[in-house]
Amino acid sequence: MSGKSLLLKVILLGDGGVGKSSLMNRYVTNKFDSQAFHTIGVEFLNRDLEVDGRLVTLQIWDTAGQERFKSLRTPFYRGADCCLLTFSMDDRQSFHNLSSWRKEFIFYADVKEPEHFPFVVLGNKLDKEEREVSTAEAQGWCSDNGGYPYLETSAKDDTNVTGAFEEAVRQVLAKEEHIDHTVFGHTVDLHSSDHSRSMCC
Ligand SMILES: Nc1nc2c(ncn2[C@@H]2O[C@H](COP(=O)(O)OP(=O)(O)OP(=O)(O)O)[C@@H](O)[C@H]2O)c(=O)[nH]1
Ligand SMILES: [Mg+2]
Repeated sequence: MSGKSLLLKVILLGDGGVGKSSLMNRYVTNKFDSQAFHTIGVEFLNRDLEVDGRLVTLQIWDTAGQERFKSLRTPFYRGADCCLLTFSMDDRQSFHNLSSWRKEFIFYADVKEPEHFPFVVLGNKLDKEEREVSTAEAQGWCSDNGGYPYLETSAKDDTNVTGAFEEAVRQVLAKEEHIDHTVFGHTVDLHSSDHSRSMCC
C-alpha cells in the first residue's frame, strides 16, 4: 500500500429527497435518519478508505436537490473528480431528471470533455416495496449515455453504500492522472475534530 493519500472530491447530485444526504451520512457516520431535513446549500464530509491498495481521502460533497437552491449549490461543482447522479427507485421523475443533473454539472463544473468524465449512477431506496424504475431501464439509460456504472443502494438498510463510493474512486483512478491531488504524508489535516463543513452563499 502506498503511503501517499489521494484527495478526491466526489459530488452527489439528484432531486430533492432521493437520499443524497442519507447515503453520505450512512457511509461516513453509519447512521440513518428517517426524518432527515432537506439540505440547504452544500455540506461535505471526509472519509479515508483504501481501494485496490491505494489510500484515498474521499471528500464527499452533498448538495441541495431542490430547484430553489440551485444558485447555492452550483458554485461548488468545480474541481469534482467524480459525480454521483442519484435518483430514487420509487420516484420515476427523479430518474427522468438525471439528464438535467448531468447537464447542470457539466456546465457549472466547466467539464472540458464530458464524454470522458467519470459519472456513476445510483438508484437509491432499494428497500422500498413500490418501485417505479426497473434495473433494466436504469442500466439502459447508463449505457445509452456514456456507459456509466449503475448501482442500486439503500441508505436505510446499508445496501451497496460502501460499494457505491468505492466505485466512484475506481472510476477516477481508472480515468485520471492524480499527481495534482496527491497529499504527501498527513500534513493536511482533514481529520480535525469537526471534519464536516456546511456552506451556503
Ligand atoms: N426507505 C428509504 N428511505 C430513504 C433512503 N434514503 C433516504 N431515505 C429517506 O428519504 C428522505 C429524503 O432523504 P435525504 O437524504 O434527506 O434526501 P436528499 O437527496 O438529501 O434531499 P435534499 O437534501 O432535499 O436534496 C428522508 O426521509 C430519508 O430518511 C433509503 O435508502 N430508503
Ligand atoms: Mg440532502
